[in-house]
Amino acid sequence: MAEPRPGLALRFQRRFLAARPLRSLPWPELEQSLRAAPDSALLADILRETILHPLCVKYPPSAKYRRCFLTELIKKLESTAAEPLDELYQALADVLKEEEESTHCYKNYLLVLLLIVNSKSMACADASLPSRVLQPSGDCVSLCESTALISGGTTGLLTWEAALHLAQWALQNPGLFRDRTILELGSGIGFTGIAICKTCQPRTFIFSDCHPRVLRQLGENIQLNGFTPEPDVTWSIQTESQGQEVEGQNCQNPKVVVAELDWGSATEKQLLGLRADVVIAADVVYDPEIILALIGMLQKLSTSRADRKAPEVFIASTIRNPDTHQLFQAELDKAGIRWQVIPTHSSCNFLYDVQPDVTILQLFI
Ligand SMILES: C[S@@+](CC[C@H](N)C(=O)[O-])C[C@H]1O[C@@H](n2cnc3c(N)ncnc32)[C@H](O)[C@@H]1O
Repeated sequence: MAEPRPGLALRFQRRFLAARPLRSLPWPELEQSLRAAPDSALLADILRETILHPLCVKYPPSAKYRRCFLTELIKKLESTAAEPLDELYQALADVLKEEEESTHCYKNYLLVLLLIVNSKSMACADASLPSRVLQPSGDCVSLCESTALISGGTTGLLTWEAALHLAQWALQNPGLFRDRTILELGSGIGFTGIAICKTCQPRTFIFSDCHPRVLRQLGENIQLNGFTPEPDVTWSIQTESQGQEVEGQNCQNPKVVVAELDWGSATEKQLLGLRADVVIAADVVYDPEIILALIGMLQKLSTSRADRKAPEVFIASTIRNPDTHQLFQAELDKAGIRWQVIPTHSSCNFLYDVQPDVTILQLFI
C-alpha cells in the first residue's frame, strides 16, 4: 500500500536536512506512491519539507547535494504521467545559479526520542510486547561542516557515523548524563555533545579537541545551537568553581566549556580539575599512534581522581579495520583497563540509518 503523503514527505525531510546519502532516501516508496497516484502534489509536499524548509533556507546542505536531490526528484516526476511542477524546475535553476562549490555546508539533525509504550494502548498484534514509538524531540542540531572527509590536515571537521550512534545511545540513556559533568574527547565539530546538551540535561558539558581549526568550528557550532561556551579555554575554570553552581546554572541550561585537550600532553592535575563524572568519545580509535595516546590519557584520568569516583567511560568506534580495533582492545588489556561491549539493539538505530559496523565500549578505568 502506498504511504500517506505527509509521512513520506517527513521521511525525506529528516534525511535531506542532515544531508544523509541520497541512496538512503525513500525513493522506492516515492515511486510506489507515484505509480499508485501520479500526482505532482506529493512532489510539492516533499519540496516544501526539504528545499523550501526554513532550516534548509537558513542552513543549506551543499549545493551539490541539493542539485543531485532535485535532479532525482525531477526524474521521478518525469517517469510518471503526473503534471509537471514548475516549482521543482525553478528550485533546480536557483541552485544551479549559486556560486561555485563551497568547502563548507550545513547539516541539520532533527532529534527524535524513542518511547517504549505499552502495546495494549496501541491495538498492536501482540499486546504482550512493549512497542517502540519514535517521537520528534522538537530539537535540532545544526552544524557547519566541511564537505571533504579530510581538510586542514584533520578528520575533525565533519560528523562521523560513530558520533550519530553515540548520540542515539545517549538519547536512550539520558539518566546517565542528567545533572552530571561530562567530558567529551575528540569532540570534532560537536554533534554528540550538542545533542546531549539539548536532550539529556547535563550539569556541565566539556567539549575537547586538540586541533585549532576544529576547536574554532566547534565553538561556532555550539553558539549556532544556542549555547555560550565559557569565554576562556583554560583548565582553571573547573578547579576554581569546584563543586559550586554557577549562578543561573541548571540542567536545562548546562554550563558548556570548550577545552583544548591533547591526549599526549594533558597532565593528571589538569584532568583532575575537570571533575568529569562521565567521559565519552566517538571515532577516536582509527590509528595505532592515536590509540596509544588515548590509552595513556585514560590511565592519567584513572590516577587523577583523588577521592572521587572514577568516571564512567564510553567510546563509540566504527570498525573500519578489525586489526585496529583489536589493537585497541589489546592495549586496554595491557594497561589493565577492563572493558565490555555495550549491546546495541536495532532500536538504537532510530536517529538515522547508521552503518552496523559501529560499536560502543564501556571502559572501567
Ligand atoms: C574522526 S574525528 C571524530 C570527531 C567526532 N568525535 C565525530 O565522531 O564526528 C577524530 C577527532 O579526534 C581528534 N583527535 C585526534 N587526536 C587527538 C589527540 N591526540 N588529542 C585530542 N584530540 C585528538 C581530532 O582532532 C578529531 O576531531
